Amino acid sequence: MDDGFKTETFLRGPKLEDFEYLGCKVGQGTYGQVYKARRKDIPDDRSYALKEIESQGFSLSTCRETSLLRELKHPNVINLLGVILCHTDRKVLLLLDYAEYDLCQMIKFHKTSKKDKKPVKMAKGTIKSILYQILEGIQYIHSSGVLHRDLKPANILIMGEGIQRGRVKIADFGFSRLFRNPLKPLTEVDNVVVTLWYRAPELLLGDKHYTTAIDMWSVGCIFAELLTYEPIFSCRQENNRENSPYHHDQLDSIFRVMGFPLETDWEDMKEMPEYITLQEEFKPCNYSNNTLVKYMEKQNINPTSKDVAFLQKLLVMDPNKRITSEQALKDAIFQKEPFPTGDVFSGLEIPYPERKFVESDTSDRRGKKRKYSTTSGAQQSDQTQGQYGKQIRMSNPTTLSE
Ligand SMILES: Cc1ccc(-n2nc(C(C)(C)C)cc2NC(=O)NCCCNC(=O)OC(C)(C)C)cc1
Repeated sequence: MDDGFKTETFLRGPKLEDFEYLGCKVGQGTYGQVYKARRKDIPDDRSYALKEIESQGFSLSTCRETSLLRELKHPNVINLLGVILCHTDRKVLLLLDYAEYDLCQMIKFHKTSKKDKKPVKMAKGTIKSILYQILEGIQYIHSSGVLHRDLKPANILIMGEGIQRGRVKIADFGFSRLFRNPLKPLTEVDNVVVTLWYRAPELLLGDKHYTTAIDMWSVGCIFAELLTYEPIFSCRQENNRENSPYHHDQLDSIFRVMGFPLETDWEDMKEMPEYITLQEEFKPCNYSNNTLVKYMEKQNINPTSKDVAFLQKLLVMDPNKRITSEQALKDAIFQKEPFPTGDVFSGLEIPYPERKFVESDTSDRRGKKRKYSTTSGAQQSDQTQGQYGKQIRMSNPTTLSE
């Protein structure tokens, strides 16, 4: 760890006592606790996220996250503001931008909300601006030689009121990045189900030489979901061979929408490690009438729209033929009204509910009242039972000591 970082972090950086907890625990809370906090040492009306790292000191995952976030600085990537050591509990906390919203909760809002008995639609300008800012953030991440590998609505955060109002921040709650036993399947990390719905077909077929194209597939899945409010390749969780990248049901879900790829669609498919299993388990003729355009039409999206034409450039089975983030940002779709805006809400009122407070008064080990909250297992499971992964089994909650 370089001296500059040590000074910046351990000598001059903010201290835990400089923050006032707003008594809420937000976010998935499965991999570490994330708290919303405010500065009390200086006049600053901004909110901050304090991510408590679930480990004593600097685990390899913490080092990986800290070093990655120190290097990656872009308006559309979550910003690490500081690292705080809590000596009493030997806890490490990451001080980050606090993003009030994420696409998971925004999509859920549009799926369930009605105004005058009609669904509340996401404005076209909002969708385009979100897509544009995701592409800008992912272009930067890719240009830095990094793959995200787990892009999904829950990892697309959006800033609330304040100087960064309506700005997309690409984050990663980290399940796929946890330093874990490489022999463990990526679908399960620390008892948490990792969703496969946004995973590119080449990964599901065991490709070990995957590229930035895997993230572009996920961007396509997210764009489709912004248009329809439904995950395009959803499927139930399956128990597959230990440690195998191959997931039959997820591939079936993709083929049901896209059709089964012809030899000419994806020449290298037969080079995939799991191609033999694919041939054994799938009959291409079962998917012969399925196309993305037909799927979107069934979802009441105009099949001849520019949105669907652009989606077809993202959701391409062959990773070598999939559009890159640079190409996507230059697409004609962004040269037409409504133009993408820096505030995806375009200054309009934000209709989405703010993150839930989770309050429960419990006394700590020393019998002292805690100033902030923790969550009982039940509440946490409610809070974390997202549509992107089944019921998440929770580890026991721990909270920061005073
Ligand atoms: C182990 C590990 C975990 C996460 C990351 N990681 N990687 C990225 C890139 C790829 C987007 C730059 C970002 C992260 N880490 C994070 O995004 N951490 C922030 C998560 C904080 N959670 C958070 O802000 O939660 C609320 C509920 C307040 C929105 C790296 C490594």
